[in-house]
Amino acid sequence: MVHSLTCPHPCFLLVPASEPQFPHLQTPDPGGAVWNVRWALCTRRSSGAPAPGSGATIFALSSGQGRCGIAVIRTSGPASGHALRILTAPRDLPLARHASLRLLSDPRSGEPLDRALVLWFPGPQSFTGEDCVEFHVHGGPAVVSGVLQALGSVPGLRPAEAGEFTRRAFANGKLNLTEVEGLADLIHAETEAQRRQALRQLDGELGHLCRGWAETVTKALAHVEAYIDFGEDDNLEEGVLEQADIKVRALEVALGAHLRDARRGQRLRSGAHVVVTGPPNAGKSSLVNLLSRKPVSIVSPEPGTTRDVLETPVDLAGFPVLLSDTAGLREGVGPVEQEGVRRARERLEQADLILAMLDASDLASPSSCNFLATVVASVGAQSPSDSSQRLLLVLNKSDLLSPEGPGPGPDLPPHLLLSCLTGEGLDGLLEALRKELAAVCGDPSTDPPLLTRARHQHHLQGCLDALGHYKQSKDLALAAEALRVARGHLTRLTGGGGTEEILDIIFRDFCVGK
Ligand SMILES: Nc1nc2c(ncn2[C@@H]2O[C@H](COP(=O)(O)OP(=O)(O)OP(=O)(O)O)[C@@H](O)[C@H]2O)c(=O)[nH]1
Ligand SMILES: [K+]
Ligand SMILES: [Mg+2]
Repeated sequence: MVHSLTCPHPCFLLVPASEPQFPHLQTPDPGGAVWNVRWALCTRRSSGAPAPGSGATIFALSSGQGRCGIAVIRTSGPASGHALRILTAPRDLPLARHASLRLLSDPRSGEPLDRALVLWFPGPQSFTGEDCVEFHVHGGPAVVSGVLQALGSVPGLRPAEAGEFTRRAFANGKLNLTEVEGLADLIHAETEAQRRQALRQLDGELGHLCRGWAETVTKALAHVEAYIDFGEDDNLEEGVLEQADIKVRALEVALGAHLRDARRGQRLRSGAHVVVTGPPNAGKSSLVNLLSRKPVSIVSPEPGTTRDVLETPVDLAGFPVLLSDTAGLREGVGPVEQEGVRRARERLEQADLILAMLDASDLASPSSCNFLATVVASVGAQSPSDSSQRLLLVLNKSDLLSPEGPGPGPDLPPHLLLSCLTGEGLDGLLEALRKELAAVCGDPSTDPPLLTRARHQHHLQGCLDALGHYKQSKDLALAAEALRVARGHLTRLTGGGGTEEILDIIFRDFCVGK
């Protein structure tokens, strides 16, 4: 049987005992099931920012800092309507969710501040679920600070803390935790692919998936509990435990597939590591400067110019990338360059994608042959898996070749021709990079929802481990407990039963006004 219980008191949440961190709160109920009484809203109130409904109305500049055409100032909380009325003329509340032009003035001095568009969003149909107001004012610093000061003078209003608007939206059930993370990512998105991924997460795709998984676990749990309670009864249908096993096995397969994908989502969020490597003078630094469109590295005809690893963030074909230039690989040089080569090899090991570069006019040289035989061959020999590195071989300086192409030389694996000097072949390289990066990071326009954070991975792994315990446990009570643990991980992923520390970490990502 499935236990669910809602407590009439808004400060408590009653859930089945699934979370071992609260053993002191576990009390046997008359029906024999153990319930775990957890403070939800009460504990939230003790952690700095007041919880919704605690009376405070918050305000903040929600658009970016600095001089701009229009700035948006928001309020949220019960005194929003009052603040709107005493700052504007005429003093009546405008039509809900319609833009109206109003004269704003300071309630203390009556001094006019600006002519502004105002919007009134009565709760619960607002972003936070509370009464909200938006003032779209002219973006000069004097206007913005005048309106913020005027709002600060209204009784019951105080400046918002970082992420407090979103936190209220979460507490009022307007967003779940993965949606909150999607919003934070959207605010910080720097590339197309990141924006698409964040929007999908904000749309609740990952949360939806998790709720489906949690439902599957709940059904399996219901079967096991039914067997525990009525196993001896004749009227219990056949095969209840087998049905639970089938559900668990299907879920294991689904979770395993998502976990294998997890690194890709994290790369999409924080950038894939692309490392340019090759023998000295191949044109590695020239390529890094070309791709990043700025003079990151020194380019010179002298072999051994680059020594340190030079890392620069770039948007490559819509994907976020940390691009590293490295020293040319060769032996038998002085101690400084040797250290550069050591650092280059170290960085190469961390690469998600290797851009291997050779001078097309110098393929027969010992350094080119050695590079092909070591670096290129060893990556090519890896068995394809998520953790294996990908490699693109680029033959640079195509402008130096005769029209017949590369002269006699070693047998070459698949490669691209490029000239950093003339730009020829750059479009082809960018297209190849887009395909490789879509494989490395996952493509949010086509792939299933990605796990973008270590937190997601942690809970899915926790769920999978608990399902493993379920299968191993000989005792039915322990099997049921393992399913509860599994379900706990899935609900915590979307913020159900979320602990305060996790919320604090996530909301710290936001700026004031979000
Ligand atoms: N003709 C021609 N010369 C190029 C091309 N790309 C780079 N070069 C020249 O090749 C030389 C070496 O270029 P770099 O970019 O410094 O090469 P690197 O691989 O970074 O060299 P190290 O840091 O010393 O290992 C410079 O003189 C560049 O101007 C190209 O496509 N065609
Ligand atoms: K050089
Ligand atoms: Mg260089």
